[in-house]
Amino acid sequence: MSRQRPEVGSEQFKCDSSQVLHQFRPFNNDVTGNRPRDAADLHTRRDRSVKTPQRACFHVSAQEEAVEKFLDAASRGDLTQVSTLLTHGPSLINQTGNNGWTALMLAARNGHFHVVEALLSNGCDKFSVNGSAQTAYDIAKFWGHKHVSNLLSRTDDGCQRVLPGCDLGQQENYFGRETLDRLSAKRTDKAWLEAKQSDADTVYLIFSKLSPMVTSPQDDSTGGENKLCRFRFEAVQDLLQKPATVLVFLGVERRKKPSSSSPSQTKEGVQEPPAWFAVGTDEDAAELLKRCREKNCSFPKAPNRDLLKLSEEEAGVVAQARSVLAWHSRYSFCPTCGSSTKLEEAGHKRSCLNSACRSLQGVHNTCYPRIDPVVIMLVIHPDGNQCLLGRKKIFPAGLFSCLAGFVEPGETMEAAVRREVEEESGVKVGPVQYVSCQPWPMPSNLMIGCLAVAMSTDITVDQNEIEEARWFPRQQVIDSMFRAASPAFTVPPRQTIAHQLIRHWVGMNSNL
Ligand SMILES: NC(=O)C1=CN([C@@H]2O[C@H](COP(=O)(O)OP(=O)(O)OC[C@H]3O[C@@H](n4cnc5c(N)ncnc54)[C@H](OP(=O)(O)O)[C@@H]3O)[C@@H](O)[C@H]2O)C=CC1
Ligand SMILES: [Mg+2]
Ligand SMILES: [Mg+2]
Ligand SMILES: [Mg+2]
Ligand SMILES: [Zn+2]
Repeated sequence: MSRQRPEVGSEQFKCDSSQVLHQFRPFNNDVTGNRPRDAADLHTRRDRSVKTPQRACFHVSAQEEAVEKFLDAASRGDLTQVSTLLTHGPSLINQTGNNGWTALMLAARNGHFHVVEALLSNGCDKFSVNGSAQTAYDIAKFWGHKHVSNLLSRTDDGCQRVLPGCDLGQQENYFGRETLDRLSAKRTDKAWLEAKQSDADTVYLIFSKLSPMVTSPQDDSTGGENKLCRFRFEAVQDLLQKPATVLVFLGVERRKKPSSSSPSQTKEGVQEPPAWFAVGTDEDAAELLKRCREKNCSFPKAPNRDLLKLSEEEAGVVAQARSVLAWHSRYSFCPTCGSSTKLEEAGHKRSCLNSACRSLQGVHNTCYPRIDPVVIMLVIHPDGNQCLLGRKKIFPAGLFSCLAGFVEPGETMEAAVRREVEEESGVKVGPVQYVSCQPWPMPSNLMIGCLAVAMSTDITVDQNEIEEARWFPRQQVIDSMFRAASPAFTVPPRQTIAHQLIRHWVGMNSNL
């Protein structure tokens, strides 16, 4: 039978692309919450392994066909075919099926250790997420393929030896990616900074009222990403001359190997990656937008919602830039004596101009950007099968989240968890375990994510802070997170550490 290959976009192609690849959603389709207990169970699980479906008809592009073959080979654990296809088409490595499943995820789902190993050694992105916001690591862990999840969580063999069980995949949260190398030593190198400012490769981000200029997808209903508008020196040169402008050096791009396109050269001829700066300005926002050639530019007004639409890479940059700019906007004068201050260290320090000021003696901590530590905790019921979630009045209807609160002076992280939970819900907490943390640039929190075990279960909410708090059964949490069409309550979005803590607990229990 000869195969027709219609152009992408034709009706025949649309028919294929919507039917060819299944929605592989282990959480959505067949969460059991139970671990197999014996060999028979294991066998059943193997039989239930995810397979790529048969294609409904043959009208596919060559690229679509190659992707389908590749994903199918990975899900079956066919190492030979995976390797052969990669040799002929290295760009297949991070290709996805309909619900965002990569070959790595499919291999991880079915416990194919050697395929996972081969994909990793070919440089696949192990942090990419599918349509249910799961990484390959999450999937392997959920399905109990421990050898695969260990492999995926490994930074390198050395790390595993030094810190057994260290879990890199579990530690990264939105806003937490270190996209740039901060090069803090260069903040005092005036000659280097000046040269970088006018360099043709240097990237400038413009912020107005702490909001970065972004381009949004034409159709917001698609849930597409916002992208930071990037400017060159010529486009911001006039802004940099204005006294009210704040310029912050963010770092240089991290590069595995130097790119051949427009590399910067030092005097010694060594290539240097592009530097990034944030520009905070009080110029009129409408005028600023005229500088951008791209369509749909704006300065989003609701940070809690709009800053969550960036890519992981750009969110990491914004976390740093927004917090530093927020500090400049609120600490214009010396907090010790009220005198004027001068910007130093490429925007990372403000020193008092009064030479007799106490802030210049001893510890200079008032001169640096502030960061507020906040504990955020998922409190687990003593029965291990329910968790405590609460809602503030300002939350959207139906949303319940982890309890959280600012750490106070002279307080340990554990004590802050116990105090805040008791203040807000009346529940007493015993053991506390750190999970991961998240920079939260609204304006400058460091969210310290913990699990905690309750020692009492009666709830009395502090109406000033919390409207309602409840114990939620584990199955109801799973349904709300992954399955139900009309869930009993809404969990916070995946970009919040609250969501990640809840997911961490659900994943932990599924392997008990
Ligand atoms: N990323 C995530 O998943 C989540 C992030 N968060 C963030 O965590 C933060 C704290 O949570 P929240 O429950 O409000 O905290 P708290 O429970 O501590 O309650 C907030 C109260 O603390 C006061 N406060 C403000 N700043 C400080 C400070 N530096 N030290 C001590 N008290 C302070 C506030 O007073 P005043 O009214 O005077 O400001 C407010 O009354 C919020 O900014 C929130 O955005 C919260 C939940 C989820
Ligand atoms: Mg509180
Ligand atoms: Mg609170
Ligand atoms: Mg508090
Ligand atoms: Zn001072």
